[in-house]
Amino acid sequence: MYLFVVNKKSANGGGYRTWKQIETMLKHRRIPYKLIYTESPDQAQALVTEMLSLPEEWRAVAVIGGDGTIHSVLPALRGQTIPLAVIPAGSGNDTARAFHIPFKPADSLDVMLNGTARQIDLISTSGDPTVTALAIGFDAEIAHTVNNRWYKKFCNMLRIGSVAYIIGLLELLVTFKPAKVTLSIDGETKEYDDTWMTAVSNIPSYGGGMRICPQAQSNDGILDICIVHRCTRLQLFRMFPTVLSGQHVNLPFVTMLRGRTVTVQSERPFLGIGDGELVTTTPLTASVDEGALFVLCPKED
Ligand SMILES: Nc1ncnc2c1ncn2[C@@H]1O[C@H](COP(=O)(O)OP(=O)(O)OP(=O)(O)O)[C@@H](O)[C@H]1O
Repeated sequence: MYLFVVNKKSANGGGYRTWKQIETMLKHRRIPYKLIYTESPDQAQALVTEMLSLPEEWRAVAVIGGDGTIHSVLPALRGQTIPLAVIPAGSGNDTARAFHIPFKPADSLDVMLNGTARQIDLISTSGDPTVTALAIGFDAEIAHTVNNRWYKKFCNMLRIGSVAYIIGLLELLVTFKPAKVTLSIDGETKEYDDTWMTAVSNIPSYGGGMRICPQAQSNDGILDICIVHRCTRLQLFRMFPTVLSGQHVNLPFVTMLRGRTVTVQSERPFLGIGDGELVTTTPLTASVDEGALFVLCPKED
């Protein structure tokens, strides 16, 4: 039996349209499934936990939505052998990108049915699991601001979702103030003046393909950290296109670090966003939760 979790709202209604295509295929192929439409992350967590406690042989929990919807089921799947299947229907879809899950519904359904379950790490922040990356500071403020702005819906409607982030970036470039950040990584403490952002990653990309920690691997028991500090607003603006290819790691104001546990403190509170969702504010501690999740991936991977 497969459990489908559908967020109709993801990608401006894209979640619902994807589900309708998947539903037809499931019926045609007589694949047994149960369906839950979820309205909020809390409801999703509670319903999935309840469903998985039923005496049923669950083959996978399939999420139809984006990274935020996946985030909402992680507490229920963490430490379980029931794998996560991803049918991408978000605007960013970095989880699908990391595990080479195709974006076409028929192909991602095929991965759910015939793929291999791979064991991967999660990032744990005060017990809250994240699968992609934790954005702290400037990048987190962009995500949070854009999520609450009218122009996000408008841009999504026109299928130019990334334009909303460019507007958000410009807005925050004017208003955001960098601050001193103290990082403690596996017990070693370092200070960074004028820090704009600290990204703690489990996979290479976040924000819809921004390769913030290009070396990150989800099964190495290590978190990859990218710190952007002591640069001008213009340098920061010019850095963003280079993040798409991961070339920013060579810039003098970008520091890359690795570790299993990182504590982030900042002069003033910075937002911490995991999988695009508001998780916490600084001070925070993020640690690797090794092998905590199984994900269905294409066989050849
Ligand atoms: N299980 C859920 N059911 C309903 N709404 C949810 C659920 N999980 C998260 N949400 C809310 O729906 C919003 C959109 O979901 P999601 O993040 O999956 O799609 P997206 O923003 O289009 O894609 P992406 O995160 O890949 O950019 C989230 O920001 C969150 O507020």
